[in-house]
Amino acid sequence: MKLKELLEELETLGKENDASVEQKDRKYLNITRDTGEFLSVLIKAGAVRQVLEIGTSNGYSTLWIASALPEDGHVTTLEVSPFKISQAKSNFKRANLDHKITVVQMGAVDYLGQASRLFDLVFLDADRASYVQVADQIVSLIRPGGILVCDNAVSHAEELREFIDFVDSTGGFTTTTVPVGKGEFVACKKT
Ligand SMILES: C[S@@+](CC[C@H](N)C(=O)[O-])C[C@H]1O[C@@H](n2cnc3c(N)ncnc32)[C@H](O)[C@@H]1O
Repeated sequence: MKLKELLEELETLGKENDASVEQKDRKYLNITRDTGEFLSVLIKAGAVRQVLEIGTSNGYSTLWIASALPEDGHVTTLEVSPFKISQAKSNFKRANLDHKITVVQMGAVDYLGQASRLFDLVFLDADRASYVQVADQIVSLIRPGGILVCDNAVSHAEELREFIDFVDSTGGFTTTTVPVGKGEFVACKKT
């Protein structure tokens, strides 16, 4: 299936589903289209190859990331919900992008506790309360010159304040928050 059509289908599904379901863990809570475009530009401009995403949902943001990566690029994406993982995997196959994506059914704290490799870009879009707990590990997983992007920096600014303050306090990043989608905190690791 063409990526453009699948993204449009998922945008409609996300709006309809999230407006009708009550349970928060059944909502998709996808990034906005302009956030997807923004991630694509960062990936292409930064010659990004290895991405870690925390919070896959049904794979909408992962599709933007994977499609922007070069053929030898790869995205590892973490999700705790088996229900969402099965939908995400199906969407990755439909877009013919599954060869560029590894889905890990694991929470961020567990994964980051044992991860050692470096990533060119880390995209955070999961349970915001846990970011502070793993802030140290997140900043160490980004290679010098690499980028951290955190969604909801405007929509949930208070919830993210401690995490963003931590990243700023390291002195190791050049940072900004841009008014794209729900607000993106962007931090580039100094070389
Ligand atoms: C905002 S949604 C992600 C939306 C997705 N990035 C997109 O735009 O399509 C957050 C997702 O993170 C998952 N999640 C929550 N806590 C998590 C954790 N500790 N580790 C990994 N995933 C988590 C939730 O199940 C949910 O599907």
